[in-house]
Amino acid sequence: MAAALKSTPSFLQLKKPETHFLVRHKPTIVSTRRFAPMASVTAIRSLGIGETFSSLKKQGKVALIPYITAGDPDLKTTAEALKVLDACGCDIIELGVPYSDPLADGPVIQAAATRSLARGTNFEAITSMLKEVVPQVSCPIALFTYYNPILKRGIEKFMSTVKDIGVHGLVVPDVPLEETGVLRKEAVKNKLELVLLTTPTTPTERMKAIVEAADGFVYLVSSVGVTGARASVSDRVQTLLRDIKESTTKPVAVGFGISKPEHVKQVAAWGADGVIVGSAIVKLLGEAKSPEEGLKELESFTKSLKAALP
Ligand SMILES: O=P(O)(O)OC[C@@H](O)[C@@H](O)c1c[nH]c2ccccc12
Repeated sequence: MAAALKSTPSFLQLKKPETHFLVRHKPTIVSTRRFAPMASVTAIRSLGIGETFSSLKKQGKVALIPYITAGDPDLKTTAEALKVLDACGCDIIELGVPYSDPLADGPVIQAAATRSLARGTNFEAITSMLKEVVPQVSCPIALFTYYNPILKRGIEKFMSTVKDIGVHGLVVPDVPLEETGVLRKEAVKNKLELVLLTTPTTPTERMKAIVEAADGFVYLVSSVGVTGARASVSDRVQTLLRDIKESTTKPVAVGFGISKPEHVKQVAAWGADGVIVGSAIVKLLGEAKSPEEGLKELESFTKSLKAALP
């Protein structure tokens, strides 16, 4: 895992559009989010990932970033889950493309990917779901995929498809820095923000190269090993955050093992700009008695995490 996450590509910061406030009435929470102006008054494009962090920073807030696996338990529920997460005030959503060899994932997310693939979820079905849902979601979505599905489709084609569905960013955990030149070129061309990951075992010089190249935010993996809820978050994260923030003003979000409101609170107190929660959410969605049950649990769990954040 650490080896797979050693590297990162380099990206230019995206330009900042003018923004205004719009209050969107939502089923559970009325939220005020910043939207970039659009030519058509009907479509609302959310802010990008880096822009979202800048807006939150001005408000003294920390981003809540959930991860869910597309198609688990099914794509219809994924579509609803994206809207629930948005309505509960999540700031950025990581949407995982299920993959047969998720080397960096623990048992919960591996099982989610297996269930989703067994149902026949594929990239085309995910993109058509997103075409419907993205205009109804006010926070930016970062597509989470391993490198292989990108190569299978062709980097240029993959990037333009992802841009066309209105996704703002990309997280590719297993592409080594040395091999990201063309990814970075295509991402910038398609105004996609490529998030890069650094780990507790990444050498300082390499961490600096990662941070330099990161776009959207820097993903700090909190602990070695694979994804999965942990009883506590290592206090080493505090030093890792300090070291990274000494080399950049870019936002840093922390993931791996974070699964309770107290974890979220602690990581925010250590200075993280964002907190990422995956397995705990994937588990309650994928293992619920019914999709409706799962969505209800998702709503209350997400609200408890949001309440723990400044
Ligand atoms: O599941 P956790 O422990 O809460 O960690 C977030 C993680 O799920 C998400 O960011 C992610 C899913 N798959 C990954 C693979 C590598 C790095 C990160 C990820």
